Amino acid sequence: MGEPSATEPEQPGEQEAGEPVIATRALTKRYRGGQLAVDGLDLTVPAGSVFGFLGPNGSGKTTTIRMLMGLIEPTSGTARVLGRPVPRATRAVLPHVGALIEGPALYGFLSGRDNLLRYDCADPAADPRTRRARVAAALDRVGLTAAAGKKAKAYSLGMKQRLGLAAALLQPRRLLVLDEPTNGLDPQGMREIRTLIRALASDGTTVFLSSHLLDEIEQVCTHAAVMAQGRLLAQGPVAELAAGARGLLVVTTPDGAEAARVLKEQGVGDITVTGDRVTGEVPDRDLAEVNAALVAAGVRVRGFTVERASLEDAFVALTGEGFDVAG
Ligand SMILES: Nc1ncnc2c1ncn2[C@@H]1O[C@H](COP(=O)(O)OP(=O)(O)OP(=O)(O)O)[C@@H](O)[C@H]1O
Repeated sequence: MGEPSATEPEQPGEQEAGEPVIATRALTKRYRGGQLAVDGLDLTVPAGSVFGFLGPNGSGKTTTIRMLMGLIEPTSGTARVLGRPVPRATRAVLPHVGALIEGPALYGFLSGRDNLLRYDCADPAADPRTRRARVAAALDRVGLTAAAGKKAKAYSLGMKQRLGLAAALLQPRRLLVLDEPTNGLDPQGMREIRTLIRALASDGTTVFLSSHLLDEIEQVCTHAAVMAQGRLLAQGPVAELAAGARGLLVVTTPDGAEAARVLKEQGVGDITVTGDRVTGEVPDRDLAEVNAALVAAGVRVRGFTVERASLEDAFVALTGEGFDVAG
């Protein structure tokens, strides 16, 4: 730990074009009690992505984030953030990273604005002459200008979370790391945070957020990694992860039994008939031919569609179990 070596670039700003914002190789953490929390993690977070770090409780997300932020030492393996090794270059990296981990630390008796002024004061690199303008801009960014004079203890959970984000945004950041940013929020609060994340990403900030909510990742993230029991199961663009799980062929017809017979002939596997809905795996052949075969056999086809696989389908296909398993 300590000083950068001569071969490392001095500033994270010198991260090479195309280099991932976060890259880990065989990153592993075994806690002192013997718990293997993160096991050989190879994570690649592309610049400009909104990256969802997904996994059930206890799958190792927080442990990974704490290693990336230099808060704990890995047992083995390496991690680079903004082109620099952590924890060795943590001090050079962190000023470029806004983090919201385990809820913001706020003083309830201070107003939202005064909380931010305090945060800004604590930053030795922050120019006191521009402090008020910086705080006003951050409040505006998260939509708290009108509530800026209220005591933080009177804030809703969503407002507190937004104030925490405002604190992370007092300085321009190249990377935002958010640990379960919508945890405990009501649907309205969740929507507000999601909208904010999208807005930040559209300004070019890379956002890395952990979540155990699949639909949340699907709604805001461009990329995702799926963790279970400390291991990485898959990572990549969300659309590709979902496409990895095949969709479901759905035929709507009053002639279920006959449809099932024809579909089987056509190579459709795992057929289920429920009322007028016949479903099965999407076969490799041209779907127009499958449809034509149904019609030729006299099946009255009222609907013929492929339901797109969701990230949840992909997760179930990867793990063989539902997502809401306790780790
Ligand atoms: N300080 C610690 N000492 C020992 N074991 C720990 C410690 N912190 C976490 N663990 C264990 O490591 C594993 C991974 O925990 P971690 O908190 O990283 O998971 P997570 O995916 O972030 O889950 P959650 O969403 O519940 O925070 C769990 O089995 C947990 O019990």
